Amino acid sequence: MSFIEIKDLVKKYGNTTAINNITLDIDGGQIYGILGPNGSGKTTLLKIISGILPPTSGSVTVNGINAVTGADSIKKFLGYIPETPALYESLTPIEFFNFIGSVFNIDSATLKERINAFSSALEIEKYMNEFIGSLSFGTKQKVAIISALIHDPQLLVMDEGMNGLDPRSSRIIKELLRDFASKGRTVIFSTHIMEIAENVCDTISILYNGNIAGTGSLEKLKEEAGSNNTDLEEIFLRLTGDNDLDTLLNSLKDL
Ligand SMILES: Nc1ncnc2c1ncn2[C@@H]1O[C@H](COP(=O)(O)OP(=O)(O)OP(=O)(O)O)[C@@H](O)[C@H]1O
Repeated sequence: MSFIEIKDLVKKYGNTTAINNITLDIDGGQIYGILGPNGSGKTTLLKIISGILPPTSGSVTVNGINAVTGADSIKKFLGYIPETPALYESLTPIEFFNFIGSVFNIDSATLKERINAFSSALEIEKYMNEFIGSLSFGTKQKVAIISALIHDPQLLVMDEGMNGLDPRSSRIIKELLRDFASKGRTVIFSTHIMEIAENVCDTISILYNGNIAGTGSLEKLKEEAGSNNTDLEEIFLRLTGDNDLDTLLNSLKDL
């Protein structure tokens, strides 16, 4: 049994098909990237895996638990970071972390230990008593990541969580994710930026128009695309069969 099993998954919003019959197994203990251009269905897929959004048809299980009927159970071992994290701007990071700790009933000694460890690893100790609303984008993103890790989840789902970070912040977060996965935990994150997927993920699924165009390690995708080039962008274009380079590249690049 894979950690996450997705079977015949379809999600429609009215006449729009966001997920078009996806079947996918995701093993635990790795960093898994969902790569695709805007509107390809990444957020929808991550929300369904997280039990936030019900599918139109098909099923998802996480650690054997159905994502619709067992959403409450999944929530206990899930850390979810939405595309635009909702942070209390008028709280300080330490107040926000304590609030999350109380929601998850974490005892105060453990909570303190985790807050100290994460804030030190992500280098935000000096901002712990500043209002969240006054912090930079990258620091807010680090606060969101810590708040999702504080209850020691087995699964971390990050929707575009690495976009827009400066190189130092993204390196630090990459190391944190690597450490998290090395303990047998699973990270799934979405991005439309090739370099991020290429640098961070053990496995990549390419999502395109609600379909999986390819899944595997970069090496496997390269083989499937019949490409000698390690450039994920070229592999993407070959697997999706999209020849409209200008349009596609524009949608993939961080504008
Ligand atoms: N609540 C909604 N109501 C109607 N259509 C929606 C809704 N949410 C998403 N869609 C549509 O479903 C498709 C997939 O959207 P989704 O947000 O999952 O893609 P995405 O890959 O995460 O995009 P982005 O990179 O822009 O965040 C798009 O066509 C989008 O317009």
